[in-house]
Amino acid sequence: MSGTSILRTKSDQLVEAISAAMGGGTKSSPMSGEAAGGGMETLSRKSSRRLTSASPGRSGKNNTHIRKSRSAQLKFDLDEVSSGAALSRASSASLGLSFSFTGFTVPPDEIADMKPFSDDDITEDLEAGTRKMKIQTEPTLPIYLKFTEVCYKVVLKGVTSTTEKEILSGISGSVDPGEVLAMMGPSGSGKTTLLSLLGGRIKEPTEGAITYNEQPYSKLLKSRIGFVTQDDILFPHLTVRETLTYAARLRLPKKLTKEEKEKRAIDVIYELGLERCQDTMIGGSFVRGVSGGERKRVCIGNEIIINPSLLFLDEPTSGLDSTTALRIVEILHDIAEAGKTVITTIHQPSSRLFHKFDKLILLGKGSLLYFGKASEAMVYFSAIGCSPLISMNPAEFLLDLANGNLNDVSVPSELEDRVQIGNSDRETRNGKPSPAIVHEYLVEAYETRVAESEKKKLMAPMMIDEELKCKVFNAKREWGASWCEQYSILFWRGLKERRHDYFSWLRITQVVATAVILGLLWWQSGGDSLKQMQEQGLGLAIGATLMDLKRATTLASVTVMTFMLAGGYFVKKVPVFISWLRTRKE
Ligand SMILES: Nc1ncnc2c1ncn2[C@@H]1O[C@H](COP(=O)(O)OP(=O)(O)OP(=O)(O)O)[C@@H](O)[C@H]1O
Repeated sequence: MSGTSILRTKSDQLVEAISAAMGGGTKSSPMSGEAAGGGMETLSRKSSRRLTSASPGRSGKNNTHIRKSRSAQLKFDLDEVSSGAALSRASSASLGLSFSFTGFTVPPDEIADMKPFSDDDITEDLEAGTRKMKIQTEPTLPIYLKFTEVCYKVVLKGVTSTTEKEILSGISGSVDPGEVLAMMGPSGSGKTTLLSLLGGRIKEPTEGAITYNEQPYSKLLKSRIGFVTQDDILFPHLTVRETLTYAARLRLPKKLTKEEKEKRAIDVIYELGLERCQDTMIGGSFVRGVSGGERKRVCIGNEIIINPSLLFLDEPTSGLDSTTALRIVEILHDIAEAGKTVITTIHQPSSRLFHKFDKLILLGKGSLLYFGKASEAMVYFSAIGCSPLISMNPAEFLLDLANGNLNDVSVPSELEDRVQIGNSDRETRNGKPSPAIVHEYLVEAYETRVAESEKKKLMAPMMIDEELKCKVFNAKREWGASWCEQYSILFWRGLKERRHDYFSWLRITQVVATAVILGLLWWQSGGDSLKQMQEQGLGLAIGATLMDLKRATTLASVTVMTFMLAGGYFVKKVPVFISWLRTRKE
């Protein structure tokens, strides 16, 4: 039995079954057109969409858990294949038919195709949450993202010399509206750099081109891009609802009223299934708040609130358990279904999660090892002689390959020959090809077998209408609040964030107690004699120390104390100085 067949999961077999039904084969070039694997992905997503839209009406209960069996899914998918209803999400998006995320307004011609959903089909719990609300958003401009031969270098300045470091070399690929592209690779392989380049966060690639509807990046695109960074920046003391409301008030167009913006924030809360924790604080190092998954969803909400055409996410699932990670990826799919182009980096997805991506980029040391349909990645690697020898999560297998690790993986005959001829330390490690050699082989294999044909495809002009191309730059999107409004929103947000600090009982008690003590120190104290004035100066010093009691040990406190004591001394000396001046005058 070959490695590939050992590895094959049930869903893989389904992909192939449907491929056969469609007359396509997974053995075709991984980069070729709309192959069956991709079809399966599209279809299964459509099924889930149906389930989502069917569930509220079906039960009408609050905690409706959406469950579905693989068999039910297959039933739907095969029905769709035979009825030819598998419209690509991208095309529907480009027609502006997708108006919602999970809600997704079903095009009229698909309504007839919908079948009642039977409870017998429910076997697998896919969601523990209650995403049920359909929200309507304005249709977004579909953006086709293409990047060819992208290289990125940085200059490292040393004390005596400057060197160039190549971070990315010759990366090409594309992603359409309605698709989710995942970037995988070992740590340091250049995923974040590529994501930042595509998202316009790094000015320009050193070489190569990145186009959005065949146009280069411009500032006007900023308002159409959402970017969820790896390290989320949220205010720990704001609640989920406050966070999203402030984001809506700051970022949504001026023409919307305050109420409309607030409604949009609430819609996003329901859309992302955050309703149960909407009044919970975000939390941080010292404050307990929402869970990791909820936190990630708030970050996504912060970006989708502006209804972006392109959504970039840097490792949205890191640190989450596989079920929560799956839920996040499902949300990304829902977002893509609404006509958005979604690009995400991912570290170590579970196999269920891996099969959810439409396209995949595998990077190794800044080079492209694979770009194409995620469902065809295994077929490609087995074609170049790398197949897992034991049952393995495809993502784990691909990461092992990208790291140059061939443990439990068949060694391609070409590589074996090379090692036997060379047999130097550089080429072997424990009798196996060394990681450097494996990396070289994979880069070469991609370049010789796929890169050229793929590049040709990317170079060919896209069949998108001129209006869509121009819209990227002509139709300027209105930015959020005016300068004054921004100031006021940020002021109130800052106040809310620090309210626990300002109005804590400790702080209030401290201030009141200090005021009382200071009052007592000066109570009935006159300023007639030198002694009384000295006492006042000393009182001032003690008062200042008390005021700064919380940080009594800090340098600031010591400085304040010193100044106050010096002040006391000065107060004591002033009358002496004045009398000295008088005597001089006389
Ligand atoms: N401005 C820079 N100057 C120097 N080196 C850089 C710079 N930016 C990135 N690098 C290097 O480029 C490589 C790729 O970095 P990048 O953050 O893109 O990797 P990554 O695949 O996202 O890693 P991780 O998965 O750990 O986040 C790393 O070795 C990093 O140190």
